[in-house]
Amino acid sequence: MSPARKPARSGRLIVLEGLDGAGTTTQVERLASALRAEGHPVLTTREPSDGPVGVLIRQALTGRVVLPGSSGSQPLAQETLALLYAADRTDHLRAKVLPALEAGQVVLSDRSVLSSLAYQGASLPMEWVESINAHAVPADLTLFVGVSIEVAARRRAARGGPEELFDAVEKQRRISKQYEAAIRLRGKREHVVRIDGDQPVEAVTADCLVQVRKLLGRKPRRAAVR
Ligand SMILES: Nc1ncnc2c1ncn2[C@@H]1O[C@H](COP(=O)(O)OP(=O)(O)O)[C@@H](O)[C@H]1O
Ligand SMILES: Cc1cn([C@H]2C[C@H](O)[C@@H](COP(=O)(O)OP(=O)(O)O)O2)c(=O)[nH]c1=O
Repeated sequence: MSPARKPARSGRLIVLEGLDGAGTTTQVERLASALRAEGHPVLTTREPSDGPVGVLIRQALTGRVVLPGSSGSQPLAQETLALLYAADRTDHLRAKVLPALEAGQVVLSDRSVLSSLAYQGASLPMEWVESINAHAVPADLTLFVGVSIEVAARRRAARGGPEELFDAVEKQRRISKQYEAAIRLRGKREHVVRIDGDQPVEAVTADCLVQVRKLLGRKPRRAAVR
């Protein structure tokens, strides 16, 4: 069957969003287990993706890829990073997300375009960030796992691992404000639900599952494949 004649997309795209340390990675795995146990076909994935541009982004976030210059090396320009996230999203949609949706799977993605609006929008005009992400597929449901800056910082510290570009508490405070603006903007086109991420892990999962079950009980919203 040619791509143009593929049947209507029957899967659902659910995106988890939040500050670094909010617990989105934990919740994606827990939701996937719960949904699989109920018999749903589930694909878990994330952005930055595991594709070539995603790998490059992760190297840039930990200072392994830098911009060399006459006065020493510096982090990649914010604009460059924003374009890389948008490019990674294109590849991710094509390689993983759209095929899974067409196969009728529930796709659980750790982050998507709302992250670009919040993180890159914290230092660049949000309209420009939105414009370079015009190709992004709107999620059927976005679960915004809200946590206080302090809780997120404690969880990041407990998790360990290398310090990343956006980890500083002051940056997280700006990103948190920017998430609010991004939700106002994106919330007009997407169903964004806030989840209290300060709760214990099990309670966060339970709240997420209420929303996910509501979505899965409804008919798919989209008709066209591309
Ligand atoms: N609700 C929660 N309560 C307490 N600890 C949590 C909670 N959610 C996640 N954690 C822990 O916090 C750390 C960061 O969680 P993680 O899921 O990696 O966050 P994110 O992917 O949003 O950065 C991990 O060590 C995880 O076990
Ligand atoms: C998807 C995306 C992520 N990011 C940032 C958020 C994270 O700081 C970083 C890597 O994402 P991630 O690995 O999900 O970080 P964490 O598990 O700590 O939440 O990339 C953006 O700045 N823009 C984007 O579009």
